[in-house]
Amino acid sequence: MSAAHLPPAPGDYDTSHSTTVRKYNRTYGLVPPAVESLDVQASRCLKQLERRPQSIDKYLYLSSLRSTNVHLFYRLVSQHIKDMAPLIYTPTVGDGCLQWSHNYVQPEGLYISYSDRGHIASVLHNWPQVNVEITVVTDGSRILGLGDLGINGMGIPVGKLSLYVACAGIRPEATLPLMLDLGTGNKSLREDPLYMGSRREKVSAQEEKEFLDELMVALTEKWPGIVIQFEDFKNPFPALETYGGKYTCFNDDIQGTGAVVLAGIISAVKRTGVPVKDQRAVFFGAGSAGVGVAKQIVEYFMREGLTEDEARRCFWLVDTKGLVTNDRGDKLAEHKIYFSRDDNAGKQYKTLEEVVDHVRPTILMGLSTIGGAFTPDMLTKMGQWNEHPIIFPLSNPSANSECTFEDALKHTNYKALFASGSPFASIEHDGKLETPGQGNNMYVFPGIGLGTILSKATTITQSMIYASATSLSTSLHPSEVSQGWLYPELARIRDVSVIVAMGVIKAAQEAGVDREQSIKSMGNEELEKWVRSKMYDPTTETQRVEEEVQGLTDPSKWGGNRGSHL
Ligand SMILES: NC(=O)C1=CN([C@@H]2O[C@H](COP(=O)(O)OP(=O)(O)OC[C@H]3O[C@@H](n4cnc5c(N)ncnc54)[C@H](O)[C@@H]3O)[C@@H](O)[C@H]2O)C=CC1
Ligand SMILES: CC(=O)C(=O)O
Ligand SMILES: [Mg+2]
Repeated sequence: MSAAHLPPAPGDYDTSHSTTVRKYNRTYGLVPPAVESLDVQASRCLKQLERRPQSIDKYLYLSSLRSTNVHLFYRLVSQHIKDMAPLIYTPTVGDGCLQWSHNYVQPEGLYISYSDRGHIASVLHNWPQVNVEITVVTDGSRILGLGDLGINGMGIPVGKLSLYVACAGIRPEATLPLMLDLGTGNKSLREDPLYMGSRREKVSAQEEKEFLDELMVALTEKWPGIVIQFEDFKNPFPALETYGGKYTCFNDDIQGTGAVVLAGIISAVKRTGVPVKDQRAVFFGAGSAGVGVAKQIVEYFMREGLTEDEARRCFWLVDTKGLVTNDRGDKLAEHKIYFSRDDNAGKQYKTLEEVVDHVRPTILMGLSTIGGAFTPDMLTKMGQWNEHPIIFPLSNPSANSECTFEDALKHTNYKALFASGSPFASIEHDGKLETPGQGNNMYVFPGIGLGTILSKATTITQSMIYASATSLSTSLHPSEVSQGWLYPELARIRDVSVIVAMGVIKAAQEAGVDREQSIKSMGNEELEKWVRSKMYDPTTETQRVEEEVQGLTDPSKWGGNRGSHL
């Protein structure tokens, strides 16, 4: 609801509002007269979606709904999350980004260009919302597995923040999608007449660092306590290193992905019955996500009794040049050195096939961006070597998945423990429905953000990230565990986010980085109730606004200023 002196906000045009609220908001007469139930509103939206066969058209319809009728959008998304997540997030958001400048109709976030350096604070001042609690920021330089999309990557902060609202109850107006227009290495975009970003080459790493230094100060001065999520940067390690212990920030691709995959791995490893010391993990892709995931699992293996060196040696990372080894002859990027092998006896393994044959892995992890990289032959061998091979093709969007759910099952004689980054449909086999896991950071980042905001944590510690993973792994209902699922039902995501947020809050308290005094001595039950009470719920928003308007007794606000023209 907008303040009395402001023009109506998008949520004010909600057709579920009573005449009284419409008069107060000055939207009376601006929307059709019927006061609609939430069910009627939802059925119209679902019909609109049905009429559009292409996912991208559904995406565009939903984007426009978010901009014009925000609470209805979130009611629809949170009540139909299984159907809506693939439309507002991966895989469809991939197309949304690829076509961003071509489809552009309305502002949905904030763009700050390299030419704004020195004045970033004044650009932030243009953001129309007063209280921002969380931002997702990208420079568009590695959007999903689609490469450098420049400012077209804005779909990712918008999509991720929509999930923060729908899945963890952050208020929509407290979110800031932020695109850093730092140029693009994508020549075809620079030459596209409809491209809406700066037509310059990507700035240098040093220029980017200086720009980020200014941005971090400006963001935290304007909104003290703001949670900053770094997303889809091509090389995000330096920023995490520089700002991690200093600001309330985290990197979703390194840490969020690490946590979500760890949660699935904890369950999967238990299912295999193979002790962690005998697990052998081949990672196809040694970038931010690959290394982030491997490091989280190292910590788990250590907690299960291995030394750090023993744990580290359970991993074989493969990049474009093959197995990452000490004597490969190229200068290894800093983040790969920790996992670089020294036991290859001078032999270099150039392809994933060679590495798989050499290692005979128990775990095959895909964070490479290369669709179909897990061949039928590799999958068949995984099935022959393991009673329950763990196969996680995690690259997004769907076309980049290293294999399909169907292939993983078919070639392993239906023994694979499977999770993918983008969703796959369930498959019927032998009269039984086989359901794939979705190992996507969407299971943890909403809860990490919520827990951080509510605990008023000054930084996001590794222990908070680890707690998000263990909390997620314990969130499965017994019926989900008995069906062999690695992740909980997506329809329960709001409840799951509460569990994750509580784990994050407790870890923040243990680390001593929390500042919310009122919850320090709360037990589990009380804390859960408190967390839920703080969450935005689009299904009760109409009622909340109704009560707020009815409760207004100040005649100058009601009869005089806002409603008198009626
Ligand atoms: N499921 C999830 O929640 C998440 C999935 N991802 C996905 O993981 C993928 C990688 O993301 P990042 O690690 O951030 O990217 P990145 O660019 O940092 O790393 C990509 C890695 O793949 C390797 N690679 C690329 N092409 C290859 C080839 N032809 N052969 C062998 N290796 C190759 C690169 O050498 C690099 O090590 C993306 O598709 C992204 O969508 C990322 C974050 C979360
Ligand atoms: C899911 C995600 O963060 C990615 O694919 O980059
Ligand atoms: Mg990402």
